[in-house]
Amino acid sequence: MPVRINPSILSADFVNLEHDIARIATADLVHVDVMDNHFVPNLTFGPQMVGRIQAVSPIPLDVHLMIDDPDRWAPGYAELGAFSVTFHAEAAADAVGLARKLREIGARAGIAVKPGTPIGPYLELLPEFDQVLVMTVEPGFGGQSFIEAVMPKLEALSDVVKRLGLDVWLQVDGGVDERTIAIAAEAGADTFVAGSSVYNTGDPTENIAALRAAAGRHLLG
Ligand SMILES: O=C(CO)[C@@H](O)[C@H](O)COP(=O)(O)O
Ligand SMILES: [Fe+2]
Repeated sequence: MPVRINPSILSADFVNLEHDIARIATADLVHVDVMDNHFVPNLTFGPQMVGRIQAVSPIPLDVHLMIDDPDRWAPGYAELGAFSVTFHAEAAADAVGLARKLREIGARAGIAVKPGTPIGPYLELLPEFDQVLVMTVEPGFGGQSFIEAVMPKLEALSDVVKRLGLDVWLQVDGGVDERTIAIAAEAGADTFVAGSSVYNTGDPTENIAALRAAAGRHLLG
């Protein structure tokens, strides 16, 4: 099973983004956290910034929208050329309709759930999505601790994906490091977002390789 490592540029230097994106060229995708100060108590990038990031990035963008009213705003990020656009289940009025629109534009459609949001209602909708993002911290900030208590949600998702033979990526985001990535992989995740553990210590290329190896060791064993 492939392992995807998507570093989060929330932990990059915002005035040297192009440089910091070049430092993660061995990653699979660049994870771009869009926050609106309403859905979460933090503010990051909007469409103009994401358009510029798209223009300079050597690897495709995995856009994570932590915003109110994604039904209105998410299609614009797909139109910018983002590889995947993930919106929050808690904020969407019509999650399936929005996912269909994103796919129509040409982006992979993702749905995200906060740690306290049950996954049950979304299991039967899985064929409508290309990826599911299970938050392993409360959305809004990098550098928080991985919440292991959400692993049963990944196990439930992984069971349905396998049973129905779906090609839906299962992503975790928040507190992912060399230790916790193995826990998430064991629970069924295949796509891993990591901010602090890629950018905040040592060399990003080595950190990405170490994360890939730690997840892969589990998946092989
Ligand atoms: O969506 C978010 C935070 O809300 C993430 O993508 C963070 O950027 C992950 O950062 P670390 O927990 O890996 O430092
Ligand atoms: Fe994120």
